Amino acid sequence: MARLIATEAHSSKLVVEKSTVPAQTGQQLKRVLSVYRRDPSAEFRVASNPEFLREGTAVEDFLHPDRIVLGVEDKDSERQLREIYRPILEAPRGKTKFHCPVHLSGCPPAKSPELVVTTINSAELIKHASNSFLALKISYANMIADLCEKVGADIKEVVHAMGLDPRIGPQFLNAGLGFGGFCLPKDVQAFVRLAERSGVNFGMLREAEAVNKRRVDLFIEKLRQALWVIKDKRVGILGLAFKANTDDIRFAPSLGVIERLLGEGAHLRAYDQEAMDKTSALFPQVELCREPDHVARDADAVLILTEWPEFRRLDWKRVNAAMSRPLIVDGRNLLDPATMKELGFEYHSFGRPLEKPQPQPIPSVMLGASSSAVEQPRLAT
Ligand SMILES: NC(=O)C1=CN([C@@H]2O[C@H](COP(=O)(O)OP(=O)(O)OC[C@H]3O[C@@H](n4cnc5c(N)ncnc54)[C@H](O)[C@@H]3O)[C@@H](O)[C@H]2O)C=CC1
Ligand SMILES: O=C(O)[C@H]1O[C@H](OP(=O)(O)OP(=O)(O)OC[C@H]2O[C@@H](n3ccc(=O)[nH]c3=O)[C@H](O)[C@@H]2O)[C@H](O)[C@@H](O)[C@@H]1O
Repeated sequence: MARLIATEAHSSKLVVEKSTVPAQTGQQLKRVLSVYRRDPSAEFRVASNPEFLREGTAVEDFLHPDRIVLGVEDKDSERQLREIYRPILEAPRGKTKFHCPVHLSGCPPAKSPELVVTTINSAELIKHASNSFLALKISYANMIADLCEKVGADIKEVVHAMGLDPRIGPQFLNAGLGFGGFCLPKDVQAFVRLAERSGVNFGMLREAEAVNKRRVDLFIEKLRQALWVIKDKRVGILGLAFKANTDDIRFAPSLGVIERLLGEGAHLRAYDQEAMDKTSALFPQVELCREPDHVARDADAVLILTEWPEFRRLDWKRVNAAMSRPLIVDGRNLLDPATMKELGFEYHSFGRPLEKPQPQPIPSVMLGASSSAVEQPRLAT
C-alpha cells in the first residue's frame, strides 16, 4: 500500500496509519515512501492515529471517543489532524457540532475526549498496549472464575466488587469462553512478538494467550462431564459470532467448539441472529435454525457461545419442553443459575455455584458462649 501511494502521488501527502501496527511501523513506512517516490515534488509526512473502535459500536465509538491519539513528527501534521477532529474535540457537552447518526434526538452529555499528541512510536505502542491489557484483564477474570469453582465462590459477585474499585473498573471482567475476534487475539500475538524482537520477555502476555486458548477445552470438558459421551449426541448452539452485535466469526470461540464437537461425532444445530451465513460456509455439516428455540428440538444439550441479550429473553420453559435432556452449558455466564435450576435445567457455567450457599450457623463453641439464638450443633448418637 505504501509503495502504491509513493508511486501514484503527484503532490505532497500526509500518510496516516489507522491500522493497529507494531511500534516502528511508521519508520518503515517513511522509508518505503521515500524509496519508491516517483514524483520528486511529492513530499511525504507520516503520522499514527490508531482507532479504538469496537465492532458493533464503531460509529458511536468514532464520534464519541474517550481519547484521540495523534503520533506526529511535525507541527503541520498535528494541525491537519486537529482540524479533521475539530468537530468532535469541540463538541460541547450534549451539543455535538456534527450530525450524529447514533443519537438522532441529541447526544447524551459526555466528557470531551482527551487529545493525546505524542510520537509515532508511542502512538503505535498505545494501541497495542491497550488491546493487550484488555486481553490480560479477560484472562485474569477467567482464572479467577476457575478459582471460584474450586473454592465455592461466585465470579459475578467477585468481579462486581473488584470493579467497584476505580483503579480496576468494572469492564472486561466477564468470565467465560474468552476473547475472540480479529483484533485481541492477533494483537496479543503481535505484541508478544514485538517484545521478543526487542529483547523484552513478555511472558505475562503469553500466559494470557494460553489461558484464553484453554477456555474452549474447559468448556468441552464441562459438556463431557455432563453428557459422558459426546458421540452421536444432539447439541444445540446459541451464538456463533465472536461477541454480540456483530456477524464476525473470525477467531470466534464458537469455531473451536464446533470443530471439537464435530470431530467427536456430535450432531449440531445452531442459531445466531447475524453470523449464520459465515458459519455455514465453514461448517456445512451444522444445521442452521431460523429461530433460537429450534436448536433445542430433541437436543441432549444446549450451549450458549455468544452473549446476545436475546438469549436471556428466550422462553426457557419452551426450550426445556423441547429438549430430550434439559442440559445447558453457558459459555458466557448469561443466565441466572438459580432461575435455570428452578425451570428444571441442569445448568453449568463458568465460576458460579449452582445454588447460592446458605450462611451456615456458627457453632456456639466458636462464639465463645452458648446463645439461644445460635443453633446448637447436633451430636451424633
Ligand atoms: N475491526 C475493528 O473494529 C477495528 C480494526 N482495527 C484495525 O484496523 C485494521 C483493519 O481491520 P479490519 O477493517 O477489521 O480488517 P479487514 O480484514 O476487514 O480489512 C482489512 C483490509 O485490508 C486488505 N489487505 C490486507 N492485506 C493487504 C495488503 N497487503 N495490501 C493491501 N490490502 C490489504 C484486505 O483485503 C481487507 O480489505 C487492523 O489493523 C485492525 O486491527 C482497529 C480498530 C477497530
Ligand atoms: O483494535 C480493535 O480492533 C478493537 O479491539 C477490541 O474490540 P472488538 O474486537 O470489537 O471486541 P471487544 O468488545 O473488545 O471483545 C473482544 C472479545 O472479548 C470477549 N470479552 C469481552 C469482555 C469481557 O469482559 N469478556 C470477554 O470474554 C468478547 O466476547 C469478544 O470475544 C477493543 O475493545 C477495541 O477497543 C479495539 O479498537
